[in-house]
Amino acid sequence: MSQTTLVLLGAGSSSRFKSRVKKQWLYSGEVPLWLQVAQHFEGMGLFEKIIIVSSSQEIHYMKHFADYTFIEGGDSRQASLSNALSHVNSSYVMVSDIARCCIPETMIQRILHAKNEAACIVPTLPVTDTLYMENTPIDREKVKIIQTPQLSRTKTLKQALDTEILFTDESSAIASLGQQIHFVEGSPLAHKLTTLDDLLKLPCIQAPSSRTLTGYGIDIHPFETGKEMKLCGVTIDAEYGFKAHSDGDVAIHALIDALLGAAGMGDIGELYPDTEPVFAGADSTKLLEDTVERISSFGFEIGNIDMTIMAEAPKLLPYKAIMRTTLASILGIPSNRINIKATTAEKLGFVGRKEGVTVHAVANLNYFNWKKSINGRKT
Ligand SMILES: Nc1ccn([C@@H]2O[C@H](COP(=O)(O)O)[C@@H](O)[C@H]2O)c(=O)n1
Ligand SMILES: C[C@@]1(CO)OP(=O)(O)OP(=O)(O)OC[C@H]1O
Repeated sequence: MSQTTLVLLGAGSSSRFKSRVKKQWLYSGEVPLWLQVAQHFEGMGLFEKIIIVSSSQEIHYMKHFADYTFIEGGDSRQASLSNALSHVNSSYVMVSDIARCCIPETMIQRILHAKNEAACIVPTLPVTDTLYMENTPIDREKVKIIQTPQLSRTKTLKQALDTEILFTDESSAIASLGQQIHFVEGSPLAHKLTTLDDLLKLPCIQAPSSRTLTGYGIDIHPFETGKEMKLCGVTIDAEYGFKAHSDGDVAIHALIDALLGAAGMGDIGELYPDTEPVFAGADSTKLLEDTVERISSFGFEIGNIDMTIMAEAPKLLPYKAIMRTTLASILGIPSNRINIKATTAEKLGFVGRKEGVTVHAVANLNYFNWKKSINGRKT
């Protein structure tokens, strides 16, 4: 075995990426970027374990894709790395950023082959531009551009990080112990994805698949007197509302389940449990806004929505237009891509007896087309 664990750090906020989509959730073909990076390293067959560090919300969803070891990150890169190191038992640990997504295997081999040279092996690039230190030119031959991934002796790295001092990488932490660092040739392909324009410099990221993903949702709520009736975020003139933990907007609940279904993100009760006091009387439009934020950050954009509200009464035709514009505003799509149908049950069953309402909803999602987004930019 290689005696080496790979730690992939991906718990950053992507603050400089300036997109609703987190960069690690951009789709490359049919897979999110973080999964492409993990599979790229796994395919090298050089690591006895792969640890992925991310946020708790993302880890819950990442587990739908793969069974790597997922560790929750901290509030800094160093805190995230320390969390991961507590799960590393191998002699060596290689730490890479998921954002360095096109690292060639030859570079990884160079780093691993040098593992006995020093306590930390660091890939570097030469400086090709003229350099100044403030107003004074300096000798660029004495300067190195440091890259990741870096390979460290696990025991030494754990010792180096057992401090309040924050370091920007493993080599500076290990150097602070007075330990030797060994440098090897890096690669321009180990470029880090920081801004949308960096995507133009990373050839391993394919355009997202044009696949359309379809989800289906259904919800049922009985009527309850003394409550306001809400449907699609609109108050309906009726003598009753819906019995529910939240405001009972059964149409929005079915729509949320359709969106989550298309994204493969489970169902509404997993995200907003009806046992949680915080959701008591909740405005379901806020739950829908949160759902839209989640699916957008995970790399999806909304295609179209269709729903059928099964209600014996009240007549919903007068409300359809405002319902569509209300949903359009929350979903961020034109109202012509939202269709709302209403039907009675012809006096059959609980709907026909005016005991409650059933709503069926369908949603289509596509992968966020970041390539179109870049091509449309004035870089
Ligand atoms: N057998 C079930 C039924 C429901 N759930 C979860 O509860 C949520 C709310 O269910 P409602 O019937 O009140 O809409 C639902 O979204 C599920 O998450 C369940 O786990 N098992
Ligand atoms: C909306 C949530 C919020 O707690 O509860 P309810 O308002 O009861 O609605 P339901 O569709 O039965 O369950 C889903 C829950 O997420």
